Amino acid sequence: MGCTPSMLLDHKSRRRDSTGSQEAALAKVAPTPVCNKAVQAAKAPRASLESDGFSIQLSSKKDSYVSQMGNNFATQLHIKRISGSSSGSPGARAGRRSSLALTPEDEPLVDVANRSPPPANIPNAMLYSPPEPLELLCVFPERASRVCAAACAAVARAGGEARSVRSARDTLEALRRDSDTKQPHVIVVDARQPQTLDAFLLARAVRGTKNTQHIILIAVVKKSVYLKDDFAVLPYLDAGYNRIMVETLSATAWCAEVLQSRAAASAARAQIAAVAALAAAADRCRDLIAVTDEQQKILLANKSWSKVLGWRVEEGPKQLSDTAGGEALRLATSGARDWEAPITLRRRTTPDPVLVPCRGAAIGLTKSTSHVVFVCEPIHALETERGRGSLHSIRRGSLDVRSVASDGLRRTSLAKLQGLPLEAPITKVISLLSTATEGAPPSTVAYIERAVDMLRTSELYSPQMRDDPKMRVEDPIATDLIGALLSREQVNTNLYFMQGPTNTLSSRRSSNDSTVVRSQTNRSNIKHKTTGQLRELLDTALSWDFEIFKLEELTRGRPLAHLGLALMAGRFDICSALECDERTLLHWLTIVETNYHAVNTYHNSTHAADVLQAVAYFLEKDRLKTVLEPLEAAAALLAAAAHDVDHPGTSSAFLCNARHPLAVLYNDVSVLESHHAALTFKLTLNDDRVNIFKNLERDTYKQVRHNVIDMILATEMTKHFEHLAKFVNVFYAKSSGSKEDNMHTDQEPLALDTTALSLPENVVLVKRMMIKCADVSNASRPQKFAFEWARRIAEEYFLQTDEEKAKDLPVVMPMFDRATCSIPRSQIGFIDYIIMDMMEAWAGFIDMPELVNHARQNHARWHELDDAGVTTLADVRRAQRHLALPAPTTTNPPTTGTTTTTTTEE
Ligand SMILES: Nc1ncnc2c1ncn2[C@@H]1O[C@@H]2COP(=O)(O)O[C@H]2[C@H]1O
Repeated sequence: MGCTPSMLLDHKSRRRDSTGSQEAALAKVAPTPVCNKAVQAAKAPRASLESDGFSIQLSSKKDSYVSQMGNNFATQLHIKRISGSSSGSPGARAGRRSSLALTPEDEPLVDVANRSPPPANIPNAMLYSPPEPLELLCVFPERASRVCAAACAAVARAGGEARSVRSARDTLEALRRDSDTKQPHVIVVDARQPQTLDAFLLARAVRGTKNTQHIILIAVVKKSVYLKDDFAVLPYLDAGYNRIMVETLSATAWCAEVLQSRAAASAARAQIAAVAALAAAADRCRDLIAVTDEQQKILLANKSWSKVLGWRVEEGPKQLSDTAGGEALRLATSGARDWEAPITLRRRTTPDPVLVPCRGAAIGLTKSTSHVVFVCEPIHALETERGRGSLHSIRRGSLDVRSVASDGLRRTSLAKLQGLPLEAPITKVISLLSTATEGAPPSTVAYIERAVDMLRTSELYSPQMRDDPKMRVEDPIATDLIGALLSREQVNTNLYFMQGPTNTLSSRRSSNDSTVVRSQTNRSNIKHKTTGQLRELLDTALSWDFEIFKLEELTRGRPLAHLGLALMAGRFDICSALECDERTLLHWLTIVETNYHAVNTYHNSTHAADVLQAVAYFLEKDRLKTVLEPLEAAAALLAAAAHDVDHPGTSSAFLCNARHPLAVLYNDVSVLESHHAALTFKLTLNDDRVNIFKNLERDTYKQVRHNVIDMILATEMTKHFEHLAKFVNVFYAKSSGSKEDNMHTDQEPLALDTTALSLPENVVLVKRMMIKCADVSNASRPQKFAFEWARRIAEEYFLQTDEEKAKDLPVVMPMFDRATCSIPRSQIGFIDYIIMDMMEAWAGFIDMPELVNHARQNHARWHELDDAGVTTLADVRRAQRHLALPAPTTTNPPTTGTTTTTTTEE
């Protein structure tokens, strides 16, 4: 057949356009059976025409399908697909079929758009290649080849440079990137002497070398080979040659050949450089990017895609279906030009799929699709935030598909939300931050995006253990205690059925009813009789080493009413602010005190008196004197006195596990604190004689009530970090101060900034922090008090564990077992994780360094005792004696209160 090599190649490139997939298959053909395959391939142009025919045929099929479907949805869906692509490519055909599998449920998730033109434009500037002198490499085994000389001479005439080598080894050496010589544009290989140079092997080796795609390889062949048959060129193409050249000594023929080749090489080089630049850009993206061919084979997956989905970059997933769900495949084959829809991605490391927002596009230089691009939003930020070290085990789990789906739809819904007149501060913050990313450097954008991702979570202040050695809770006792205090989840594994309505409170305490009866008995005997010793003691009520246990002893377990009256009426004159008389206040204190359970070792009225004393002490500080109104101070004192009223001596978690009526009433949420607040008002409003609020204006009452409730609820430990973080964020600014002064575990020095006090919502934070610090101030008291409180709380915890075991309830703090627990270690953990940060923040705010000093000293002392092998309550008692501390008071103070010295007339 009398066709020229270039005719053959042109013929081939036409085929490439029309039957890409067949051509690709052909490229894999081995040299030996090439003729058969070649004959099949020769039919390809006809197949291409048939393919057009098929396209028409398919169209008519589609129409019939639509009419069969006979509903609007099907029609719309169908029209979308058709307008998306008129291609007759196999991929597009498959797409039309599979698109019918989309259900109406799927459709709202999918924002398929065909508005834009095929996004296949590579900017011309990216394809520009600067003119360069032609570089030719000749590979001729024969030392003085005349053909080689002709080729070299032609290059010289064209203003280029030619080199020649004689072996395959030298050729590959010349291609090494670090070799001194320039990379050639064109390599001419003498393919006429297979016994001295295997031209096929060499071409494969060249193509197997990195970055040689753009080099034009020319095989010089004998005329007889060239004319052998129509398809003699195919094995050369298959081996990697671009062109073949019949041996010639004509410098003109060579000149034309190398100039054409250089032009082709330059264009290829520019294209490859452009693709490399885009691939490098993709690799530096936080988005997950993959590019497939029209058969969903992954051609490129950027680093984020590989990393997040658990593939090593080199191995990478092979097919889209290895890593993406069916909807991704449906989108890829839908024929739509570009779309925006969530797709599921599977990670190798976890079985749970992740639904991520994805933008995709079908790319094609012609009307048919050659590549499909998937750009998915990064998921690792979300994952990190949800999965890291949280106390809530549920948050350690893998991502929940539905939650990520909603996150995926967040952008659209956010856009809609922004159009509404509703705007929460957090929305404003997020939108300000998003605006700040515009034009910002990538590192700043990355930080802002992380911050925005965190802000979008609903549990902004929920405790998370910092991944920092100082914050790592290693001691199991501390883990138990801190976990139980902070966790909002109840231990639910072992369900317990209550015996009946009378068994609603701990067996260690009298029932609610009996408490009331007891209080009535008390009230009938009450006489306000303050002995000289008691009066002397109450005179010291505003010192930080106030002898609270002595007060407990002198008042026979009724310290609250005495101290309350002395402080509230005597020092703070809250009766003026409340417009009530002292008698009513005394009645109120009495009824509140009688509703504390004297049988509790810790949560009894001595604890209430202690917290009240701490709040009174804090209120005397200048900062608070200037910030709080008299009514706010009154509310703080009342809240402190009542904050644990009717505490059963067991935790909220215990009540939830026991299905206690209070847990049922408050839906397992803030059970005890809700009860303390509600009961405070119930007791107050039930009887005019105790109603300290009865003379207040409606609005004033509302305000006081709101303050009291807010402060009592703030004592809930599951919200500890929320309150602390808000307080620190508002009143402490990062400064360049010394690290030693730093209160925060992130080692950033913080400086007090009280300008925010002008806003009422920030004063609320102060009041919450005040009662919180007072509530756990026992660890910041002088050692002898701290030790006694530690002993009492430990005893109460042990009793709870005993009760849980006896009733076959889940054990909330298994480490708090009297047989095994180390009290010093529990205190070390409590001070480390709860006390220090908070007391440092509060001490700085009210200028009370002793809070921190005592906590540090106690911490050091507990350490010493731990080192000395002190663990049990008995050990602690002995240590108290050895330290010449006052002998511990009885574990259970008197319970009846019938001989209380605080009396009132009924
Ligand atoms: N010294 C302490 N050691 C361990 N836990 C304590 C200590 N003081 C207070 N707590 C706990 O901190 C909690 C604060 O809120 P409650 O008073 O409800 O219950 C308290 C105890 O559970």
